[in-house]
Amino acid sequence: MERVVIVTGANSGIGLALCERLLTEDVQLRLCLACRNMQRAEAARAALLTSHADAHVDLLHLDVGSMKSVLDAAQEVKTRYRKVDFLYLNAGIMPNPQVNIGAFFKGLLSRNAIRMFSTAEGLLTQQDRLNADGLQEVFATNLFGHFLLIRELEPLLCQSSHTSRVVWTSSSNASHSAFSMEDIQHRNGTEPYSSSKYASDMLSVALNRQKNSQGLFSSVICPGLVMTNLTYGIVPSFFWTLIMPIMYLIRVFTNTFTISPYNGAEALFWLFLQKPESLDPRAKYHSLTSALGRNYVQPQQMDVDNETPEVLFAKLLELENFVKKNDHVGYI
Ligand SMILES: NC(=O)C1=CN([C@@H]2O[C@H](COP(=O)(O)OP(=O)(O)OC[C@H]3O[C@@H](n4cnc5c(N)ncnc54)[C@H](OP(=O)(O)O)[C@@H]3O)[C@@H](O)[C@H]2O)C=CC1
Ligand SMILES: CC(C)CCC[C@@H](C)[C@H]1CC[C@H]2C3=C(CC[C@]12C)[C@@]1(C)CCC(=O)[C@@H](C)[C@@H]1CC3
Repeated sequence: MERVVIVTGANSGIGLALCERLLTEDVQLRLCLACRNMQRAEAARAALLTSHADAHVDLLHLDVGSMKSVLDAAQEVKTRYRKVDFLYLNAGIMPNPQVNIGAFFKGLLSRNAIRMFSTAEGLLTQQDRLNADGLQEVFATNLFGHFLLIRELEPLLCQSSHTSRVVWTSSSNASHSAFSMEDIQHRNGTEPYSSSKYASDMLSVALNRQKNSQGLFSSVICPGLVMTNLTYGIVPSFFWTLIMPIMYLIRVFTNTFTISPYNGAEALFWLFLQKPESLDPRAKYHSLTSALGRNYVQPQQMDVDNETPEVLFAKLLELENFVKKNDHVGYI
């Protein structure tokens, strides 16, 4: 039976590179590109079909930042497919990023320089805003929309007859200190991206605890630093081009500079090939590229305790109920 794979944010960057790699591995897949912009989705589909003419590539309209769109898309998935084998939760945003140049140069001269290059800890802030549902946009896009999607697709993901997988594209920028259980949407801080990625790490741990027995397995990856629209939003592409030789030099010291979307998708692709029972539910799987350009995957334990993931899960369920009850915009 053909495997059904859904990828959110599949029209560019790491998501699109993953799709390309999945079709190279198994052209029999039913691959569904879940995107908010159908013109970009069509272009991505056309590009994939150029190299894989016989592939089955479906398009699904999904804006993960809009709760109505998530509910409609989930309904559509339920009418199209009888099961979902892989759900890649890859769509993500980092709006209005600001680099703290002072902290960058200070960090450069410190013993933590390598760590700074792989996590950007203390370097980046963003300006978030409310979306039409009244939720913080970064939280809604990077985390909550995906949570709601999983919940709506549970009948297809949690089937005793077979195992299903969800895979989160998280980040090494996920940080415990940026997240607060009293402010899960990060309304009051300046690091909504770090907060949302840390929340996705915790949610994955909670999902494994609650759903493994129903055949659903969740994993988390970090693609490393990859040149995509997201990073071109931090500093412009000409600047990245200018410092590219330095980037390759830094790769000698940290293998987290994967740079190309193909390399960045390594851990996502690797997980596709693994048996879920062999995976560590508390690990983040990192895409890494050596100085000589060899790609590999390494697990790292996540900075997540035993109790907090369950608390977050309960809060997300509460918010889900609230959103569904108040289906008017701007009420939350
Ligand atoms: N690049 C990097 O260095 C790193 C990236 N990541 C993560 O990787 C993931 C992919 O990002 P990347 O490939 O780098 O960047 P891109 O901007 O190229 O890709 C992001 C994708 O998400 C889509 N997207 C954004 N918002 C929504 C939404 N509301 N609904 C549906 N789709 C949406 C974008 O669609 P559209 O084209 O319409 O904007 C795009 O297809 C993100 O989760 C990001 O946080 C993690 C660590 C490092
Ligand atoms: C302008 C300065 C002279 C040079 C600044 C360099 C920074 C822009 C980069 C250094 C480490 C980078 C980094 C990321 C973004 C760009 C840097 C801050 C990420 C936060 C991108 C998204 C992720 O999720 C992380 C894994 C990246 C970590 C490293």
